Amino acid sequence: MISRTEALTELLEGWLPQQRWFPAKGRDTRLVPVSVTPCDLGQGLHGEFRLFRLASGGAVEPVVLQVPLLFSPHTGGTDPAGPLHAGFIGTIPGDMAGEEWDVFDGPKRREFVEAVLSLMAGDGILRTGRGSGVVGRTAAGGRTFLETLTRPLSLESIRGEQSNSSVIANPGPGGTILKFFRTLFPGRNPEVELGEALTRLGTQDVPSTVGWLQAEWGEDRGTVRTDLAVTHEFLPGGRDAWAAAVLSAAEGSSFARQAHAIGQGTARIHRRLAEGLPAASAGDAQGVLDRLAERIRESWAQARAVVGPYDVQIERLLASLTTVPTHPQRIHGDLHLGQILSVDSPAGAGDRWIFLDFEGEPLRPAVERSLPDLPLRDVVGLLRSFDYAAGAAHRQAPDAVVPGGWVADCSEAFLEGYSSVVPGRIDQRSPLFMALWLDKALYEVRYEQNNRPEWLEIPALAARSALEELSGPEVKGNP
Ligand SMILES: Nc1ncnc2c1ncn2[C@@H]1O[C@H](COP(=O)(O)OP(=O)(O)O)[C@@H](O)[C@H]1O
Ligand SMILES: O=P(O)(O)O[C@H]1O[C@H](CO)[C@@H](O[C@H]2O[C@H](CO)[C@@H](O)[C@H](O)[C@H]2O)[C@H](O)[C@H]1O
Repeated sequence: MISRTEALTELLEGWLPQQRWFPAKGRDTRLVPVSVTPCDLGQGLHGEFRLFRLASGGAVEPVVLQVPLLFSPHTGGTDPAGPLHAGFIGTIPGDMAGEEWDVFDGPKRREFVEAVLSLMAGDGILRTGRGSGVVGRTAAGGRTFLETLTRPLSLESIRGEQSNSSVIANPGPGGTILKFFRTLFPGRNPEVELGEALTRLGTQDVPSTVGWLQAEWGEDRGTVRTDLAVTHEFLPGGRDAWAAAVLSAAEGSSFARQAHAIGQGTARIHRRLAEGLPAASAGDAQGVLDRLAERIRESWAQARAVVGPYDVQIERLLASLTTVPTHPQRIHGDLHLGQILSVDSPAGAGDRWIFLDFEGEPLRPAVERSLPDLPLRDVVGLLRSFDYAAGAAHRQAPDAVVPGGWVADCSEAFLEGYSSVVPGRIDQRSPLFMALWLDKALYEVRYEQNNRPEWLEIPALAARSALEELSGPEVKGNP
């Protein structure tokens, strides 16, 4: 007879590859346990925060997967796909003869979510005695917020393609949205670190961070700590800026007013992050430039076959990147229209634009996502997104005639909005701007190659146009 642990591992090895967020789709991987932190959920239910590494071909990979689980004594007979069984994974034998447990995905179960939020609210600690454990924390004002949540919670899962597992507890005003990070890396998750800082600084451009959960476990090189989950205030009725922009492009209506407000919000966030987090050093600035050049080379090796023979232009652009940029700071890092919602402002004063998901680009190495970078990278991210929205409008509605100046109008309005908060001219012909633009477009080519090949032509076309512009005698403009 196989043990409970063996049965669970076998069950999860079948279930995990079917999950959207599983990072090793299509590869033959095995689970290697990292730590298990149990959690009593009351009413005969048992919770576990399980962390695993993936091994393939004999090698253990650095990334750690979070698999929060709820165990309930097997009752049998009812339909596991029914609403009472949300998140059902399977049934395994217990350690005692005749005992059986139903296993569930923790983020889908009310009792598990309640336990996580209580851990956060009480700055709670769960320890295993083997140097691993889970610790709850609250941000400014978070404890009161969590204590006033109406219980029992009512849960609603987030629909759509997500790279993490988010669940809304009490959808509506006063509710919270809890995100479990699925792939973990040592150190702070930028989403938690930056969200906590922005909340402390009182910015209205992001939902307040309420609390978070950290894990720690022992390794040969010492104790590793990382963030497991974060909860934010839930802002109901959010309208996706990406969907609104694509619709506006397809209808031929102006999106300039919205782009202006998004520019102002972007600039306010940059100003807060510059004020509220440690300043970067001169070494950081050189590092930013080095990493930018390195990334363009790396992406080019993969994107060249799709974009075209522009090696000379790439080398020319890299050679022109000589001026070390001033003032690197923490930024969003993966800013695009899909990360922005508009919600009604409390005083009925029109739209309030909120910026989400400060985790950085999923294809970027985790250590790089927490380094200072250039605010101009976020600016470029949004300018690329207006271009993407026009491309998507053509794709979604082949008869749509997107007005010729639509992208330029959005870009101009966005830059005006940005500079009304952070004064200064952004020179779109400078080598630095062009390098960041190309870096983003090449990143997008790689992203679409991996995820949505049918969208590939949108960034490929943008990269080609930028490289064509570089075919002239020299790259002009100021850095
Ligand atoms: N605080 C919030 N209030 C309302 N909706 C939110 C909030 N945070 C996230 N969402 C919704 O959840 C979606 C996924 O959130 P996101 O942080 O981007 O998750 P992921 O990291 O999994 O991509 C968003 O696109 C948005 O629709
Ligand atoms: O939202 P994520 O952090 O997962 O970002 C990744 O996926 C995005 C696609 O969902 C991708 O964004 C690209 O497509 C968007 C439209 O779907 C568009 O708004 C962006 O401008 C474009 O870059 C993003 O690059 C990637 O990191």
